[in-house]
Amino acid sequence: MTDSKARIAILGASGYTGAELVRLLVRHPRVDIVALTADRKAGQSMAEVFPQFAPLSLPTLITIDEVDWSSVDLAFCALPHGTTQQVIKRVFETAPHIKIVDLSADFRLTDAGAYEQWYGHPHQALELQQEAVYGLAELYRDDIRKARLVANPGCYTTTAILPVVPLIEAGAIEPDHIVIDAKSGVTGAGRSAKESLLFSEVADGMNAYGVGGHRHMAELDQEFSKAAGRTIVPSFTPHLIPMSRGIYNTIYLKTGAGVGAEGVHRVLADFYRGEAFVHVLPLGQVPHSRFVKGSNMAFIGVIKDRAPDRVIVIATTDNLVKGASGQAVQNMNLVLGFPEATGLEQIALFP
Ligand SMILES: NC(=O)C1=CN([C@@H]2O[C@H](COP(=O)(O)OP(=O)(O)OC[C@H]3O[C@@H](n4cnc5c(N)ncnc54)[C@H](OP(=O)(O)O)[C@@H]3O)[C@@H](O)[C@H]2O)C=CC1
Ligand SMILES: CC(=O)N[C@@H](CCC(=O)OP(=O)(O)O)C(=O)O
Repeated sequence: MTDSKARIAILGASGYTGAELVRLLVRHPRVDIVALTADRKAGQSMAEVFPQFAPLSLPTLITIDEVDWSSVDLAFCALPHGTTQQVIKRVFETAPHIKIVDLSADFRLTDAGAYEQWYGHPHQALELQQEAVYGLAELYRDDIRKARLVANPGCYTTTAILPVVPLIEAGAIEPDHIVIDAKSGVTGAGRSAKESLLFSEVADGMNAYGVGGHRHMAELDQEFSKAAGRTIVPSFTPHLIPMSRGIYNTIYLKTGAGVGAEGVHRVLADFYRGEAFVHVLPLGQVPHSRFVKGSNMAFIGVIKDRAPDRVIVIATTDNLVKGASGQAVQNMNLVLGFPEATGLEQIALFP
């Protein structure tokens, strides 16, 4: 990219991750937002949909068909999965020069059969599925730099892959004994009204869902198996809890012989030394979801279990930032050749 600013479109700007992209990008020094799209809310101003943006001058929400692609360098796609693959296929046909960072699940799985199994229909853009690069910068930075289509990982999976993959690769844990007890805030489900997301049903209670079969398992299987060089099938149970933002994964692991919590901590501290967005706490320290709320950070704690061959690793992110839009901006920075942390320096909102 030259000194001129990159021109950015956000597809799905009237949703939660779209709004979070706007929040981050309006203060990014190297980009201009030139197009914002919506579906039901097309025609409205951003201030009508999200009054917090009223002081800013932003483009009006339009439909995807109304976007002038000749004036766009990079598009973020913050649309529902299933819809996204058709939209991106069409965009590339119209405007092959565009780079895309996709926040949906549509291009994360490299195996067409796995996609069909977990999402219930054949993929509509198989060539693009093969081309897409999995957008976890801490693991795939060099590939992301060269990509035209980046598949941003899911929020639960980001918060599980960051702590677990380096441990599998180092041989520090037994990969057949991975148990992920995951909690999500309500914004993880998007802004569309659903009965199960009413205050009266979410506040003052909690529930597990997708038990034994949540679609993010496919992403975990893919990345853990790749790290281990053989098929790995972790246990993963997500829970919806009464907070607005945040993923909180408590992960139970069995360590390799003689490794222990100290060894696990050493592997993670070494792996993430120098990384801007992953912080490994001192051994024994427990993270709080508020340590990351509003920031692009993942915090990881390593805690001894009572048995010497077991360890508890706790990882937390903000689902809308490192779990979605912040990570997407991190990927945009790599794709466009900007310093990776540009526009992502916010510290968490605490308390
Ligand atoms: N929320 C989260 O924490 C995370 C979400 N993701 C993924 O990111 C994507 C966006 O999620 P999120 O922001 O939460 O979702 P929301 O439901 O909040 O927003 C969806 C957006 O897509 C638009 N839209 C819906 N259907 C269509 C359609 N058929 N054609 C064009 N536009 C459409 C909506 O427009 P309108 O408002 O006008 O209807 C809205 O702008 C999803 O794929 C989600 O799975 C990934 C990681 C974390
Ligand atoms: C609380 C809640 O409902 N969360 C969503 C996950 C959100 C997400 O990460 O969706 P992607 O697959 O697009 O990444 C769910 O469990 O389906």
